[in-house]
Amino acid sequence: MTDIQKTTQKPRVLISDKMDPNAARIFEERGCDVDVITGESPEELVARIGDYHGLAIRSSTTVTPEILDAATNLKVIGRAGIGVDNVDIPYASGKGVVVMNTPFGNSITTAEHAIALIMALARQIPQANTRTQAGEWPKSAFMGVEVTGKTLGLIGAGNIGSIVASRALGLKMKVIAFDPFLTKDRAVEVGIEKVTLDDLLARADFITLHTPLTDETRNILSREALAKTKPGVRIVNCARGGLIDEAALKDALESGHVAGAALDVFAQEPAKDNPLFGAPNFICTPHLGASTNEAQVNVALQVAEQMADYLVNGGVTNALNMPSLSAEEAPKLKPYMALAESLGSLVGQLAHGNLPKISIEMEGGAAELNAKPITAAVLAGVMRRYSETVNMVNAPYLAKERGIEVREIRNSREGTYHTLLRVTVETEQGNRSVAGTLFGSGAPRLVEIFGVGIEAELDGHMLYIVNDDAPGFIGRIGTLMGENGINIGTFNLGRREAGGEAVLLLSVDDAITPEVVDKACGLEGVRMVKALSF
Ligand SMILES: NC(=O)c1ccc[n+]([C@@H]2O[C@H](COP(=O)([O-])OP(=O)(O)OC[C@H]3O[C@@H](n4cnc5c(N)ncnc54)[C@H](O)[C@@H]3O)[C@@H](O)[C@H]2O)c1
Ligand SMILES: O=C(O)[C@H](O)COP(=O)(O)O
Repeated sequence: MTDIQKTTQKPRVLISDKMDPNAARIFEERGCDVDVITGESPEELVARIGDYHGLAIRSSTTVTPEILDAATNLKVIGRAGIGVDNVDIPYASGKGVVVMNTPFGNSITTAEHAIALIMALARQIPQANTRTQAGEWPKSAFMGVEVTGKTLGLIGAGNIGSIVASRALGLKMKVIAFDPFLTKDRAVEVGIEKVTLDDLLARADFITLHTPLTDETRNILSREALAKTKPGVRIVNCARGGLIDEAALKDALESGHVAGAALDVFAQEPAKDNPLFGAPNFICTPHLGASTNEAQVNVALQVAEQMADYLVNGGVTNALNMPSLSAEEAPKLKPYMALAESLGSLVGQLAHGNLPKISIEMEGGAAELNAKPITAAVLAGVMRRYSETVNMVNAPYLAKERGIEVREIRNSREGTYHTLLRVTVETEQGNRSVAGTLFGSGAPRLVEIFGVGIEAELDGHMLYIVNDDAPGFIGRIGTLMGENGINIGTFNLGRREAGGEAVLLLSVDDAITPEVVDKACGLEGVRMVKALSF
């Protein structure tokens, strides 16, 4: 039960972005008071938000820590759409605010926009339209290309990428995809060839991007990557601004190396003065990917139903920062799910390449519980690095769709610990396993990492080091952290055997930079280093 359910006050919802009127109708029908107030400045929203329990948005409202600090009654933010990069989710979680999205409601529409832009580029339709209506009749100025038989390179083959692939195959294109998370089986199912990024850049006649914006995908089409593309390539981005180096794209259009580019999204939005404006064969739309009647009705209905369900009944669907739970199960399962998600996230951050098999062992007390939320939490942890929209609700579905085999193993006999979760992933290098338990207070603890016993909390920013077990190492790493102004919170050690392989897990106050990771790699006796975040 939410706090609101216990009171007689109706939940109040603010819709702060332009949204299909069905959203307001559903809120009212489900017992919420709703205000639609769009186009306000951040300061106006800060002044207003304290009155509301729910905030329904699209991409125009940016939910900052300032807004969340002022949102003293806020319980839920609902994004009528997919991307949640305009919401500070960690900060919202810290404030206990659930963030929900509608992960599939506008996928078809956005995929269709990508196909429309591919066709518009191939035949220079916007340019021809402008000059024809200006009275020029420029028939000899435009010579297009066919898409039939051409190679389409997808960067990101999740929901939208897969729909683009199916449409492109219908247009008789050959489709290749770079997506580290795409399994070979899923690629065969979709009818596409899984390739490396370099292979895609070298072979694609058209490139279209469909990844979230993450540290790994930011500038994925960098100046260097653009230089590796096939001369005459045409590029479409309906995913997120920031995936392409816009200045480098402009140069490539001006040199003619890139024959055309179509962007729906920009590094800075609203894009009113972008360097690409006016570049040769450049066309764009103002973030219209999701703008069809059908998609807007879908996402408006879905977000209002999800938010009202939470505000009125306490039901949780498509939350990005909270497990999906009934009110009765919640108190017992919550600490297990926190442990499960941390273990999944740890193994997901440490294991390389595809993870075709994941097994989750529940031992002792854990074996008596409903395994579904625990498994879902593990999967959400493992897959969060690949997609911003993964949550406990959609993680099992996404794992299935991508052909990942998930096994649950229960063993009610207690081992060393009264309760234990172990997560094992199959990688190209062999099986990798991590395990954790709950201490008496319900506090999650890591107790084993890749066969080495250790005891650590998984929280915030951490550094994982595998090193030779030899005197002097702890001093060297302590000095390195000190020299770089990094404050160590906890220091956790484990080793396979005396003088053999040792493991060190440090928790630190701030994110560790790649430079510090490089320096740690250079220390005597170090075998591997990885910065982690939870
Ligand atoms: N223009 C618009 O109006 C509009 C509308 C809807 C969605 N979007 C955006 O489209 C994007 C894709 O949405 P989706 O629903 O298909 O998401 P999704 O999570 O289903 O798919 C994303 C895919 O990207 C892959 N990926 C992650 N990191 C990668 C990397 N480093 N290299 C290559 N691939 C990587 C993932 O494995 C996943 O398959 C999101 O950024 C979303 O915000 C834009
Ligand atoms: O991530 C999304 O769903 C799209 O970017 C749509 O954004 P919009 O709702 O602002 O059109």
